[in-house]
Amino acid sequence: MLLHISKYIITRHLKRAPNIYHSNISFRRIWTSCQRCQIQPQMKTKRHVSPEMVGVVGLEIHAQIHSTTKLFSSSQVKFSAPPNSLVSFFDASLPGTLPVLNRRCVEAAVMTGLALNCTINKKSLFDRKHYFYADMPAGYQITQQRLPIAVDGTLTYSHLGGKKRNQVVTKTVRIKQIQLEQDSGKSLHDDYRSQTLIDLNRAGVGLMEVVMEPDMSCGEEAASAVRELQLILQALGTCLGNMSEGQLRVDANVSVHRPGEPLGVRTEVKNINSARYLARAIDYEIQRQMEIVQAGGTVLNETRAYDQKSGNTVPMRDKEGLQDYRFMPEPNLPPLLLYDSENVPEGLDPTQVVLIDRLRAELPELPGIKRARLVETYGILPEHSFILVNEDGLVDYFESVVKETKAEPRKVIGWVMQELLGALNQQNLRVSQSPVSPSALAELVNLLEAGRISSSAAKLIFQELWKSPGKSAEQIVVELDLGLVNDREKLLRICQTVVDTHPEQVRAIRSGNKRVLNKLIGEVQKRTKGRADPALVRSILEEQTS
Ligand SMILES: Nc1ncnc2c1ncn2[C@@H]1O[C@H](COP(=O)(O)OP(=O)(O)OP(=O)(O)O)[C@@H](O)[C@H]1O
Ligand SMILES: [Mg+2]
Ligand SMILES: [Mg+2]
Repeated sequence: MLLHISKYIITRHLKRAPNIYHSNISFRRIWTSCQRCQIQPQMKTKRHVSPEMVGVVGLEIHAQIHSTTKLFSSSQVKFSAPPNSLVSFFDASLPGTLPVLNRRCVEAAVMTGLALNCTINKKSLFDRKHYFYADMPAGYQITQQRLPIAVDGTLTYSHLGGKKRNQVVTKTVRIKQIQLEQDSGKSLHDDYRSQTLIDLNRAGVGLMEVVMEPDMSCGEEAASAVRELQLILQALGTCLGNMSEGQLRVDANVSVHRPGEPLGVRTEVKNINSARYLARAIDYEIQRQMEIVQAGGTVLNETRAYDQKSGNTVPMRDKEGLQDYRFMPEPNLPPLLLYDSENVPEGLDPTQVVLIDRLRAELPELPGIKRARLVETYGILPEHSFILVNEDGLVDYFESVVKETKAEPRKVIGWVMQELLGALNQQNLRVSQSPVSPSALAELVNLLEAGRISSSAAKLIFQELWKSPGKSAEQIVVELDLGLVNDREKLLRICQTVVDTHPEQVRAIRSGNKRVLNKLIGEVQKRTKGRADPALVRSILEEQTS
């Protein structure tokens, strides 16, 4: 049932913190200014700070549950639908309406909890958390404060470290809990007319709030943990994880202290919508707090926002004074009970309950397991397995090429990492948009493997395939006459010319400097546009210079 509300509900003079979900920035890889996590991140102006202090970071991540309907109503969930077109009486908090729990949201939270090694609470409770915002018409949010659906988990994540930043460093952050809760609506501020417009389409959409323990110490670690969580959620299908569309929003709690001393006062940087900004906001905040403590000041327990333009965090509102959520049990929802197949109480229809063991059995291959499998099965480097899993569709692409070729997977990975990813990144394309299909690349690798083309010709053919996707590698070899020259007579003649025109090099080779032979091989390749059979050329030149 939809409410016919005017396009927007308008609230005058209601000011909230700036909504910062609207950036289009999505990320593919995470790069931050922080080189080593234990080193203080650099700000634009370098000032002296105490070397012993460290940053402490704990994240709260709101993941929108991928479901066709909302957490407690049957309104549709859709990004960018016309304002207030997906609003039921319950979502608009009309008196007398009651919540009906969406089974899909419960299953998604259980799957996410299992994937994050959590204990699933067989009984969890819903609570009301009160605060006054124009985009939350009930005046409270239904959440799980006392007894959340999942607790005590871990997330293992990795990032590249070491001097050359090519070593995989693996860390673990503890998950305190995962709670089910409602999303709020959206307030859109029109400063010109001094109006706030309310869109309730998002009001009541199911969220999983993943609360992490303060186990991280810098922006890069936090960004890597979020990226890993994003991959896990996407693999599970419990959240689409698109940060620029607000499907994954991160609050970063940051403090500083000297190791061994109690944790410092935290600030909370709210609603960060990209991993890159998250890393920058945290590094900025750590530096800011260190400077305050260093100067003898105290850090205020406040909520801050990240300003993308300046790269700074700015105060939003004072947390201590203003927030009293007046939590109370949600009277309209009974405890949420979950079961394992063997202990469904008699008289209860097993199809009407959520079974934890069933969901556990259905979990897909998670990113960590996938990476280990790729390294084990194909003998590729761990860092390559990270890149494969990070790029959507790249594992499937790689495995399809491997299946269709006789070449070693290690050779295939070279093509995927260098040629394919290089070309995709240059044109900012996704794997699914690659003009070169896995079978086209496999055919090319097979020609190289069979010794029918040289490696430099193969690179040229790849570029041609990229430009004309309809063509096959074979076709390009014929059209551009790129086949390997292994006509002995022809190569004998070319080699002889090269030997005759390079007397000095020939003398060097004859006096024992065998490496100079490579120079002559290069000369032959120049004259054959890189098409000469390298093994044959080498043996002819060896004979001619002996
Ligand atoms: N001293 C600290 N420094 C950094 N992070 C901290 C510190 N103390 C707690 N945290 C982190 O702060 C977060 C607290 O989240 P939690 O949801 O429990 O409370 P909250 O922030 O008060 O509530 P809300 O959900 O309303 O934001 C956790 O992620 C935790 O790891
Ligand atoms: Mg929280
Ligand atoms: Mg918080």
